[in-house]
Amino acid sequence: EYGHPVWITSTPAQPEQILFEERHLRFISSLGKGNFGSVELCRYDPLGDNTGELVAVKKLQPNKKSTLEDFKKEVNILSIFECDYIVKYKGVCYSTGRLSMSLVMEYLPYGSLIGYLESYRHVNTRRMLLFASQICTGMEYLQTLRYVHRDLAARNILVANESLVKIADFGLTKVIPSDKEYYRVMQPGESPIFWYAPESINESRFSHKSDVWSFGVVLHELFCYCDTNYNPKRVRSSLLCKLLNVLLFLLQVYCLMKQCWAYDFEERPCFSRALLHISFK
Ligand SMILES: N#CCCn1cc(-c2nc(Nc3ccc(C4CCNCC4)cc3)nc3c2CCN3)cn1
Repeated sequence: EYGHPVWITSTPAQPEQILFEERHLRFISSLGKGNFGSVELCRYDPLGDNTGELVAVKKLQPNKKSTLEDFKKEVNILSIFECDYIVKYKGVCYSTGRLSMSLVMEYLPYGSLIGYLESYRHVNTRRMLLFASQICTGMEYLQTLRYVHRDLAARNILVANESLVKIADFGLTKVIPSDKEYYRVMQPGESPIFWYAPESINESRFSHKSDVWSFGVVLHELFCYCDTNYNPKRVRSSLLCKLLNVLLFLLQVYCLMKQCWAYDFEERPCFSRALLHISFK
């Protein structure tokens, strides 16, 4: 059909891909840099009348670290996921001569969670718990498919609207082999080690439990910005009740963070149990 992204038939090696034509992708602005690539805001405007949809396009930055093969793996991984708390895959765009490709995804207007928290500082405790439970649910979904994200951090969480966040940037994501419970990487990662579990630093060992450690760091990032003065419960209740509310909330989250940071990964909760801890009441 004229002007819409074109479906190309899938082959066993290559799942179904939706093809965006490069000539209709209009650059608008740069959105950021992820693992192995830069992300741009574009309008896919085949009719040329600015009525096309806004999309986020991740372009491979061929350099020493990233190869087209790695990028294709990231594209294939994202194209499989169907989860409300994971950024949606829309398709791919091949440059002329198929020398390079870009990943086309849904555009999330509020940007990264870390940027959002810095700009909208009055995010109350209820919304923080909602965001934390959404991230945890997205990670639980990844775990059911045996994928480890390996770079879970607030910079890689995107804000769709004031009550929805999504996990993004699967540039380092790996599938855990069926006969193991972990993935060992050869080359040391590029991420700041602050988000890395001890076994990931010491042995380059990554598992769902090392993602749980990183989730604990994301909780810490969330609640460092959380303004407990803006807890809606505080408006109606007495001072004592306010203090009890905030204390209860902080203890609940702090206790979970400590569990996620157990040195022995066996002692860390799985995402399903962590979700019960912060289940949004
Ligand atoms: N993850 C990860 C790391 C790589 N990365 C991914 C994106 C990305 N950004 C957006 N949206 C987005 C981004 C930035 C703003 C800023 C602009 C300047 N002022 C403040 C707000 C606003 C909206 N939507 C996306 C993506 C991927 C899929 N959909 C950006 N960098």
